[in-house]
Amino acid sequence: DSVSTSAEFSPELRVCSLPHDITYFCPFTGALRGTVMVTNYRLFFKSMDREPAFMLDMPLGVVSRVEKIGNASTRGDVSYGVVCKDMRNLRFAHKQLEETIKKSIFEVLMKFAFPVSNGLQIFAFEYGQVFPENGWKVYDPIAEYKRQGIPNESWRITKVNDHFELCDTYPSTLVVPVNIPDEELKRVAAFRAKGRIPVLSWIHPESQATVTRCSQPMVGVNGKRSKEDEKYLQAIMDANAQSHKLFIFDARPSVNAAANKMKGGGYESEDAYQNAELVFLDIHNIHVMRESLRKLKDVVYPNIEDSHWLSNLESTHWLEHIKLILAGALRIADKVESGKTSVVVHCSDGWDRTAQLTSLSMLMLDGFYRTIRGFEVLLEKEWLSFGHRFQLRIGHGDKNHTDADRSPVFIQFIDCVWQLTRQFPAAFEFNEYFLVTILEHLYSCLFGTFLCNSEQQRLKEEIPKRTVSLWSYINSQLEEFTNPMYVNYSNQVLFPVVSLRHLELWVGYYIRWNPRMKPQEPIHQRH
Ligand SMILES: CCCC(=O)OC[C@@H](COP(=O)(O)O[C@@H]1[C@H](O)[C@H](OP(=O)(O)O)[C@@H](O)[C@H](O)[C@H]1O)OC(=O)CCC
Repeated sequence: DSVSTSAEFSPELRVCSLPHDITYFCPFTGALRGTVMVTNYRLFFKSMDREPAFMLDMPLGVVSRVEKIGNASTRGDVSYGVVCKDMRNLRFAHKQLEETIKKSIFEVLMKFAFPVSNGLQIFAFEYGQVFPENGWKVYDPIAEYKRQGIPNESWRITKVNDHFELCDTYPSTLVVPVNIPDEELKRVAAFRAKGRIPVLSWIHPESQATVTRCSQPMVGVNGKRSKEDEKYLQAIMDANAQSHKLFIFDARPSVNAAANKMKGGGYESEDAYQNAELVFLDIHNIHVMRESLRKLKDVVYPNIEDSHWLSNLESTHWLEHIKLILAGALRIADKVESGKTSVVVHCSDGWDRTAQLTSLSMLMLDGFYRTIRGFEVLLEKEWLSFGHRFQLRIGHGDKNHTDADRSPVFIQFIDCVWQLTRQFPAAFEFNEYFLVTILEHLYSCLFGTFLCNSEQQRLKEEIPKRTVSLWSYINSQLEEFTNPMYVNYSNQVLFPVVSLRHLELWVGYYIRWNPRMKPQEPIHQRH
């Protein structure tokens, strides 16, 4: 089900095809002899002595690291472990061939799986397939704010970041309270980490309550204050005639929020922000999440030990983190919808947990984002334009798999979306295959959508001009990604049940490589 990069469109170059027989140790069907072909985009294995032939077609972008296992002495076999970013580990071996062939597989894999580390182009810059629609046109910030009824008497679109002078990790188009002039925005930016000031993500069409997002205030150990920042939050509250309260949702555990004071960060003190109520949502940082997914991988791949399944799953804490993120987003959605109260969402930097919370609460609040195109707009806006650092968190084409800035924050968000689709099967226009395809191409480096760390960087590297958008491919065959049960209740607000008992491990993603496990059979119902 990989995207066919038919030759006439993309110069997918065959860089190494080994007619000699290679053994692929499939963890489920055992050792398979076959042939391997490596191109500058993918690794392709086809078994020789089985009908139907077993095939493996894997984008090299998925490779996290390649390691040699064993050495020439053991019966002349040399085998490799290909550890992948998407929960797979592949094992290959081949007979002791003349030195050149042996070296060539390993070297070719290392070279084309990590183009950035080898001074080569990421494959997205070579892929030129033309689709009926240009996916780079799916998201236009002005059109999206217009759809939300912005600008209006309380909110304006400022040009202060047109050339990324205010904040180079933010989009150029920002929505701010109408009565705060640009000069004052600069003073607020001096008080927010990395200049990421509170700006509008979403406004309620009836109550005008808003979801705004930002980074942590630079309070520090001495309890610094900023009258401009305090006035700014007051202006956000005043923009909502319905309520004289403002809720600040700090995604972090209060311990971490306090620890950040040592690095000049921290959180809003209630005596400085009198009309605001501060709530901590206890979501852990990128390092805890990276470790949690690593443990989950150990538990699900290659074998699932039935007898200790539930305790093993529990020990990863993965579903506990999913629950905390969904519970946080639910509190935000409920405060805006039921409480008609405006909320400010932040964490430390405001590009990982904040993006998860704003986008999940917007999915609950606004049915537009539950359509295929609306979801594409949501990712382009709350994740890509607001500077979630995809290049750093995924490490596209980079061999440094131990980089502590790598973390599965976006995978976690898509998992939360999957949980919502399970609880509201008719509420989303897209299906599970749509979500799995997004994660497939998060890693594949075939499209330009998830490259770079910010809008400014994407424009500087001319990504929209030099690469194909994932949405070009998706929108060229929408029926494959459409949920047949979808009913367009776009004005419905979703209030999910977020207790752990109602959450499920996303078997269709984390265990999709285990043919014995049929995705529709939820793991916890196994007998
Ligand atoms: C001890 C000296 C003080 C100190 O190092 O503060 C640094 C903090 C790091 O802050 P944390 O919030 O724990 O961790 C940060 C968040 O995960 C942030 O994402 P987000 O956008 O979701 O905020 C990432 O971008 C940062 O790279 C990461 O460092 O570390 C902690 O607070 C851990 C303490 C248990």
